[in-house]
Amino acid sequence: MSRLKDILYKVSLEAVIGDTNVTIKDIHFDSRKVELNDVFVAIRGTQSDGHDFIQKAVENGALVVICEEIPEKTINGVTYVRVKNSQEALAIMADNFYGNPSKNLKLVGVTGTNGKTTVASLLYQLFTKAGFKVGLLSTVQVLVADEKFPATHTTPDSLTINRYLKMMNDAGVEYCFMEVSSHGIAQHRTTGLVFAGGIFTNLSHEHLDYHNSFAEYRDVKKAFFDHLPASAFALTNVDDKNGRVMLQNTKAKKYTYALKSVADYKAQILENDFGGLLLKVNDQEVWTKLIGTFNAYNILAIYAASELLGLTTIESLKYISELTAVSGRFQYFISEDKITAIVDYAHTPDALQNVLDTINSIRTKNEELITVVGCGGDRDRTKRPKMGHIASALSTKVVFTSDNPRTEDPDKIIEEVEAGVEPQNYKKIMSITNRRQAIKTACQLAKKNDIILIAGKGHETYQEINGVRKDFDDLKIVTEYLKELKK
Ligand SMILES: CC(=O)N[C@H]1[C@@H](OP(=O)(O)OP(=O)(O)OC[C@H]2O[C@@H](n3ccc(=O)[nH]c3=O)[C@H](O)[C@@H]2O)O[C@H](CO)[C@@H](O)[C@@H]1O[C@H](C)C(=O)N[C@@H](C)C(=O)N[C@H](CCC(=O)O)C(=O)O
Ligand SMILES: Nc1ncnc2c1ncn2[C@@H]1O[C@H](COP(=O)(O)OP(=O)(O)OP(=O)(O)O)[C@@H](O)[C@H]1O
Ligand SMILES: N[C@H](CCC[C@H](N)C(=O)O)C(=O)O
Ligand SMILES: [Mg+2]
Repeated sequence: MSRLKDILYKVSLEAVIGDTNVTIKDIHFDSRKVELNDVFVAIRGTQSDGHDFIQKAVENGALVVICEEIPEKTINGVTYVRVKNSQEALAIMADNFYGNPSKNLKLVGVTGTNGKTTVASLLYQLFTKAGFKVGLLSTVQVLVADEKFPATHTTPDSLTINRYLKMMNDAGVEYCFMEVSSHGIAQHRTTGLVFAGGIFTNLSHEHLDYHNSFAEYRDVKKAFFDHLPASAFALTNVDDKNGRVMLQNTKAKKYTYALKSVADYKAQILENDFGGLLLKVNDQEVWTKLIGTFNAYNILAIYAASELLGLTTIESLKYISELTAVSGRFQYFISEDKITAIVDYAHTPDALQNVLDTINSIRTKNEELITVVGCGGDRDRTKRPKMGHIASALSTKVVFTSDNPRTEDPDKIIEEVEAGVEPQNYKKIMSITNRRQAIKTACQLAKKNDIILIAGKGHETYQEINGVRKDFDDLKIVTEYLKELKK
């Protein structure tokens, strides 16, 4: 139970009809969840307009309506509050409602196109090993110390974030690492949170269906750094040309990391193979079981962040050497037939290129690299031909297939992927719409010492077709077929 007046603290109010000195039970932005004495926040969304459901919310018992436009017909006894931006108001109210939980722990946000889950999850692992109680909000899962919850989004809505942070406060969590997606920033899901630090991994083509242009996508990411407080650190990868852009207007203390450019944390790769990575960071040698140049960046970010958060070098080095791969991120095994199967969440052109480059830099010429890949439906279409081009140029054979078709025709998606294949690579490709069959075919094609990469779905344990999610697990399926087809 809270007083409306208190949860409206710091929300800029444009107009109020009714009493703000009322006691409310809960806050919702979905009219279907509203119960007696709740607050309903009307949000203009991408599919519908929450303002159309104000009446429904009041019928369900809403005592308060927060909106950008007060309806012509108001109901006596209901308080209507007009704000400029409902999503922003929701985030500030959520923060107040749960007692400003981000202030009671050290919250670090990780943003960028690729590597957010990896960096946030590895920081969770590292600080847990160092003896702290830690929280994690990620694409794969939510962790409140060692209690696990399923993730619905990379960055959940502001009510959900603050609810988890409050649970973390109650569980005595000292550090929380969270992914900050561009949708999350644009929709004010992280507004009002007090961050102790922000990390930028990289920026490349993604979500250009949602953001109108690459510049807009970049500016949304930058807004996260613009809003960090002076007490926080802002740590960015300056080998990415947007790394410095992120730091332009931040009040936070600026730190940089890089493999190629001048930076506060500069690493050199000494060894890079299937055994792991040996790096030299400033004057320290850092060893990790993680594989590939892209993971050198992730490890460097983790090393720098752990130092900025107060761990000693000795502690960081010890725990980094113990970190294990995050589920569905370059997860691999070698079958009895000596075929290497890798499952990886590469679902952007840049990620796919990095993973294929890594495999090609490790494999020898007589081993084949067979890639199984597709693109998700109802998502940025312009990345499809790019991924088709990259997969066919950097693999010896490719089986194009479905990812999560969602509401699109899977064959049409595959055609758009194939459109990026250059004529000289036509002979390397085939298309099998059914992802299970595609994986089976790759297993049939593979010979001793070959490598199979199954890209795009990583940790996901479902395939979404026309709104229905059916069980589907790349790792499980490839494991089964490699056993069944044992030569
Ligand atoms: C495109 C997008 O980001 N949509 C998110 C957004 O929904 P929306 O505002 O567009 O919702 P809408 O359906 O138009 O409805 C508008 C409002 O009317 C309300 N409503 C609707 C019907 C009704 O009967 N009553 C009612 O009150 C809805 O609750 C909503 O408040 O706000 C919702 C609440 O926070 C999110 O769940 C929803 O995520 C959808 C499911 C989604 O697929 N999002 C993806 C694209 C996403 O957010 N991805 C990012 C990045 C992923 C990554 O790269 O890692 C992520 O952070 O996960
Ligand atoms: N630092 C990096 N630079 C480029 N590619 C990376 C990097 N780290 C991971 N990848 C690639 O991107 C894929 C996704 O990694 P990860 O899940 O950590 O990214 P993410 O930013 O959380 O993605 P999402 O936007 O879906 O949440 C990995 O499977 C790997 O192929
Ligand atoms: N967070 C990303 C994940 C994409 C994963 C891929 N498997 C797909 O379904 O397109 C998104 O929602 O766009
Ligand atoms: Mg993620």
